[in-house]
Parts: sequence; C-alpha cells; structure tokens
Amino acid sequence: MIDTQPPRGTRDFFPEDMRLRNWLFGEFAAVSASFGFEQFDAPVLESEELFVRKAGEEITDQLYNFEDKGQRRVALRPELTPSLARLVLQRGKALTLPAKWFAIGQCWRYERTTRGRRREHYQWNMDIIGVPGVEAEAELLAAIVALFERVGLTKEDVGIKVSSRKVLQSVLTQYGVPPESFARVCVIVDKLDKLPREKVEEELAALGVPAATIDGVLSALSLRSLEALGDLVGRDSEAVADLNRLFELAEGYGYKDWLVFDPSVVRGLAYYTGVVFEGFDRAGQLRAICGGGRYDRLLGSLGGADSPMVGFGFGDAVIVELLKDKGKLPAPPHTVDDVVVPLDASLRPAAAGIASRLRRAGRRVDLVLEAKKMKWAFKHAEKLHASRLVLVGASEWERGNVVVKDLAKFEQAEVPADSL
Ligand SMILES: CC(=O)Nc1cnc2ccccc2c1
Repeated sequence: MIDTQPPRGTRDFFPEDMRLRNWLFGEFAAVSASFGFEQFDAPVLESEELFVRKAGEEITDQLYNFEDKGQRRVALRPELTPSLARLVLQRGKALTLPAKWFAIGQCWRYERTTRGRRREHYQWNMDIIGVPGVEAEAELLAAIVALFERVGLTKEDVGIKVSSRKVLQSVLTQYGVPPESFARVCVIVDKLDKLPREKVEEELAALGVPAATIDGVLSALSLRSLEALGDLVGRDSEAVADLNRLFELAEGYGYKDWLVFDPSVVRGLAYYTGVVFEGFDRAGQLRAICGGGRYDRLLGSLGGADSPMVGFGFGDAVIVELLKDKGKLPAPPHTVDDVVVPLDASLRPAAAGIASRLRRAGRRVDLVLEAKKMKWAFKHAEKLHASRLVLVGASEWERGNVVVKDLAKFEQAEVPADSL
C-alpha cells in the first residue's frame, strides 16, 4: 500500500478540518470585505528570482526552490507580498491607486526536518498600495483588530506591538552604519528574541557593525515610551511623528488599547522601510500571530518604479493554537437541511425528484442512495443535524404526498410533495 501520510511538513484537511479552515478563511474574507478590499491570487509556483534577496532572511534561506523540467529556476512562494508586487508592476499605470487588495494563499518553506516544523501554511494578506501616510497602517491595524474581535478575542487576550524601522535607521545613521547594511542589520536584530544576545552581536560584528553601535541599537530597542524615543532620536524624527499620528488615528478608530509601542519589533523581512507591527498573545506563550509593515521600496528593488506599499500577513496556525488555548475554537458541524428517504426502490425516482426540487429551492439535501430502514434514516438525519426527514412511502405517494418529520419540533405531517 502507498504511504497514506501527506508529505513531510504538510497537512491533510479532512472534512472536519476543512470546516474549521473554511470558517477561519470566511472570517478573513469577511474582514477584507468590510474594509472594501478586493481579492487577488497568483500561482503558488513563482520564478525563483522573485524571492532572491541577499539579506540573510530565514524566509529566503528556506526557499522551497528547484529546477523544473524546462531548466527554469522556480520556487514555491514563501510569502504573498512579492507576488503582489509582481502583479502591481504588471498592471503598471493602469492600476488605479490607492489599491486595497487581499489574498489567502498557501505559502511554503523547505526546512531541514531536524526541527520538524511545518513546511506549509496558509496566509491571509491585506495590502494598501499608493498611500504614503500612516493612515494606511492605521486601517490595516483596524482590520487585524476586527479579525480578533470576530473570532472572540479581546484586548486582554492579544495586542499588537507597533514600532518603526525608522527608529533603527536613525540610530544606525548616528553611529555611521552605511544605509546599504540597513536591511541586513534589521534581519539580524529581529533575531534578538530568538537568539542569545552574543550570537546577535557576533552576526552584527560580522557585518562590520562595531560593538559600540550594537549597544546603541540595543538601548534604542529597549525604550518603552514614545517620549523616551523622542529624547533619543529627536522630537522631530519621522519615526516619532509617524507613531504619534498612528496612535492618534488608533484613538479615533477606538482600538488604541490594543496597541503597544515596542521598538524591539523590527520583523524579519528585509524590505520593510517604516512602521512595522506584530500581533501577539499577552500570555506570551506563542509566536507572533500576524505581522506586517510598510515597504515603500519593494517595487524599486524588483526593477520597477516605487509606490508606497504597506501590508500584513496573518497565518492559519498560531491563531488556531491561541483559540484552542482559550477554549474559543469553534467545531463547525456537518449540517444539511433535509434528508430524503425513498421507502422502497420503486419510489427512488420520486424521491430524486423531490430532492432536486428542494435543492433548486436552496435547501441542502442528503438523498439516501441505498435501501435503508427507518431506524437507520432517523440516526442518519440526526448525525447530519438535519431539520427535516422526508419519507417517500408508497401509500402517501399514491395521494401525491410525503411524510415530513420536523426533527426540531418532533412533529410529523403528511403533506403534498410539491408543498415542501
Ligand atoms: C506555525 C507555522 O506553521 N508556521 C509556518 C509554516 N509554514 C510556513 C511556510 C512558509 C513560510 C512561513 C511558514 C510558517
């Protein structure tokens, strides 16, 4: 027999898993719709060049790339943002700005299985193209809060850490670190909460960032208030202005209490240039729930003309773990409206006709396909959480009737078949 397990690091979705996934993706899509976003998608297989970045990111180190039968270098997408950038470049001047696009797509990584981590997950992305001001970030943060509220999480359960890479940029500039090292320094500094400090210092030193600079960077990242940040980088710094404006907008939306200013948030993607943020569980048990930020120079890095862009990715794994921990994970049942049962083989065409009519009327109908006893039909209808059991019996059918059992009200009636 073949191996019935899915490939290493991947998951199967049995019906009960699919019902949960459809519920979660339904919440993602509902929030996107309520914010007026349009859905896009792109192939899970992309040219490798779309993801080749030389900043030492984990996401590109673990690219699921290979050479196809046409000797083309291709990769399974590790994230959706570069594909979005490709579509924006492809549409060019014809793209009406601002554009607000969302996607829900499977993303891949090739990890040495030593860590036994998953190699795929589904990500919900929302991105705003063409808005340079932090009003765009404020709108995306509102969408994340809306999702949390829809799935039953409160600001006591989760929060969103917010900062700006402009903080790091101003510190590094003060210490004379060249701008071209900026992305790589961010990728390394992002590892601070995953690696011991000396490891991070080693990696920074390897980039030629002297120890004194590292102390300066680390002291900036340990600040805990916008005022203190202002004292360090100057009241008129762009980072401070952006973040003050962002918190003012958050007040307007009513979600300010969900936000935490935390300059230690840098995120691990090389292309972020401004505000960055990540959703976290306040109990501190889990990895980031979602993350995102501004990336105004991604199009330029792909050879196109820059346009301001900001977005986030929201994975399908951590949120489910969190809802499980909180006892808030729904278990959507398999439900139909009607179970139709012919009580003998000669009535099967009649039963099929009744099922068709009910289906055309929008009912979800399970038509029993084999000769079954009444007892079985009852149990079957209960398993399917059906509202009605429709029995097609010879004597009633002679009068053009069927027997309908209302399984909620425990009532039964003989009614004309075409009255259902
Ligand atoms: C918790 C989890 O499954 N993370 C995950 C799983 N697969 C990925 C695949 C690509 C990029 C990031 C990924 C992240």
